Amino acid sequence: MTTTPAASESIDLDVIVLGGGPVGENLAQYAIEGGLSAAIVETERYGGECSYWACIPSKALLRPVSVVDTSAQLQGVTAGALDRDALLARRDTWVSHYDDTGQFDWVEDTGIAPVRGHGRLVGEREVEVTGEGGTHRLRARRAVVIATGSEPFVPPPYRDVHPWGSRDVTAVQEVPDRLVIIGGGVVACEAATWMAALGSRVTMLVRGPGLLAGQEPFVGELVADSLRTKGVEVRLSTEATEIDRPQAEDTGVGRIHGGPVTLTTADGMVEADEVLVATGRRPRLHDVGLDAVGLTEEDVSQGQLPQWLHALGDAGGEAPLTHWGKYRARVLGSHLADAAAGRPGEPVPADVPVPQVVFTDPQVGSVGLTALAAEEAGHEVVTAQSPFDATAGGALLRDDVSGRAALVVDGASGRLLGATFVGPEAGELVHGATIAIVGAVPVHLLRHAVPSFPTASELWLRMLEDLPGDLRRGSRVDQQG
Ligand SMILES: Cc1cc2nc3c(=O)[nH]c(=O)nc-3n(C[C@H](O)[C@H](O)[C@H](O)COP(=O)(O)OP(=O)(O)OC[C@H]3O[C@@H](n4cnc5c(N)ncnc54)[C@H](O)[C@@H]3O)c2cc1C
Ligand SMILES: NC(=O)c1ccc[n+]([C@@H]2O[C@H](COP(=O)([O-])OP(=O)(O)OC[C@H]3O[C@@H](n4cnc5c(N)ncnc54)[C@H](O)[C@@H]3O)[C@@H](O)[C@H]2O)c1
Repeated sequence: MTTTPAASESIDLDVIVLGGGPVGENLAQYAIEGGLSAAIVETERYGGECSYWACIPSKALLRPVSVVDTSAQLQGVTAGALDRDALLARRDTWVSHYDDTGQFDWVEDTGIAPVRGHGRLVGEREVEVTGEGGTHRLRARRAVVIATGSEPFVPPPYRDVHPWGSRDVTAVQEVPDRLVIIGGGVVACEAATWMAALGSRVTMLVRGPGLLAGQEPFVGELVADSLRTKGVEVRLSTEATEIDRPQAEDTGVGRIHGGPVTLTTADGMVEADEVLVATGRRPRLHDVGLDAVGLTEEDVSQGQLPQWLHALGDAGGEAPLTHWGKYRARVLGSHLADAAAGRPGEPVPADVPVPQVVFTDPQVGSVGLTALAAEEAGHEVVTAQSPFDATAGGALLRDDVSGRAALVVDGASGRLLGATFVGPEAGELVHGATIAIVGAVPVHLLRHAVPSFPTASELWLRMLEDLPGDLRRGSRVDQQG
């Protein structure tokens, strides 16, 4: 198989994917399995942001931090200690030392044509790739898929001070004594957790009134409480109005970018050795050649694309999560193959809920709608809650258990709309809720799904008992329907 065509060569394939991250890889894999041919054009490393600079290194750092933290809260265990160098070495192993040979081989072994270089649209179904071997053309018989990921959005005042971004903090080499984190979202909260564990004195400057906006309100409160107990200073409803760093310098990824930084806020000055800007991400679309086919980034975000063109994963502007992008890729990959073969497409439910796990300590696992979002969507909202330690299984996980779980139910149909778990191992609890939502299981039936004793899954019982009796027994739904 041709991996990188010669400069003059042009190849025709069924599907051309721009971007070899998890989403592009899944799309091509499903297209190939359905009988199509596919190429993935990748500028940097097969495996994408997720494998080297995002999900994998962050979780490789966070798991040992969580185990050490738990060990300090289990009577009978001598608390573990972090070995900074060994932890960073673990991270390096999980990112394959930033070498994508394994992922490249997987692409080839799967039968996908890997093409190294920067891809951009130059016409309908036509992609130009610029790489080490020169410039060449690929033509797609059926579809071009843009899976080029996203890039950090850095607000203007920070651009001149060479701040850290998510790549620096996941690839940390030099641990700053004092680290300021701008933002209160997922990257900020997870990074605060591992950087504090690595020894940084962390101050979070959060513009909004709480952490992890968009989740149930108790989520941000519990995560902020926990970060504070770990020594993180969480300053809410505040912003830096001026940033000064006279010796800003690009010293390389994960290294301290020059001299100290001074940030001015309404409450006074904050001095730090590094500043991490974690203020969100934007789809990476600016150099994929949309203009060559008469399209704009807005057309992509509004889903107004010609039939032969698709944008998926972070680039597509939906929930920027690996598992969500991969799901969409599986669906589209199969659909393209079915359409080509004249097979009927697999039915896809209309409202598939998005799950997410935030790997803070305590973890946050959530899926579907919050109570507020459900109200805004016009549902008759009924909620139920339970403290995490209301079950023996939950309380046994560590001596200082803190956390809470909540269900959001549609009162008219008795179906689950959303669920949130905050507590130890909460990430493992959320999939039960995802299954119940996708299966449209009414809550009165969920009472017959018996959780084992003593596990934290007994939280389901506590929450179902917290629902109004007629909903719990199913009589409300019977009467209405
Ligand atoms: C710090 C951090 C931690 C995260 N942790 C999690 C987590 O725990 N769980 C989770 O679900 N999500 C997590 N995410 C989000 C997750 O990383 C993204 O949702 C995911 O990487 C998106 O996958 P993708 O394939 O769409 O894009 P990417 O992984 O960004 O891959 C896109 C690829 O396209 C390539 N590319 C770009 N432009 C071109 C071009 N023109 N031609 C050819 N190639 C191109 C890039 O080099 C890249 O390899 C995290 C994000 C961050 C920043
Ligand atoms: N465990 C996971 O699943 C995981 C982990 C990390 C990242 N991610 C994904 O990556 C995406 C990006 O994460 P993120 O944390 O960068 O974005 P985010 O949207 O979650 O949070 C951005 C934060 O920055 C603040 N902010 C925005 N503009 C600002 C400004 N000008 N000044 C000050 N504060 C400002 C926001 O109020 C918010 O607190 C997330 O949406 C998430 O889906 C997922």
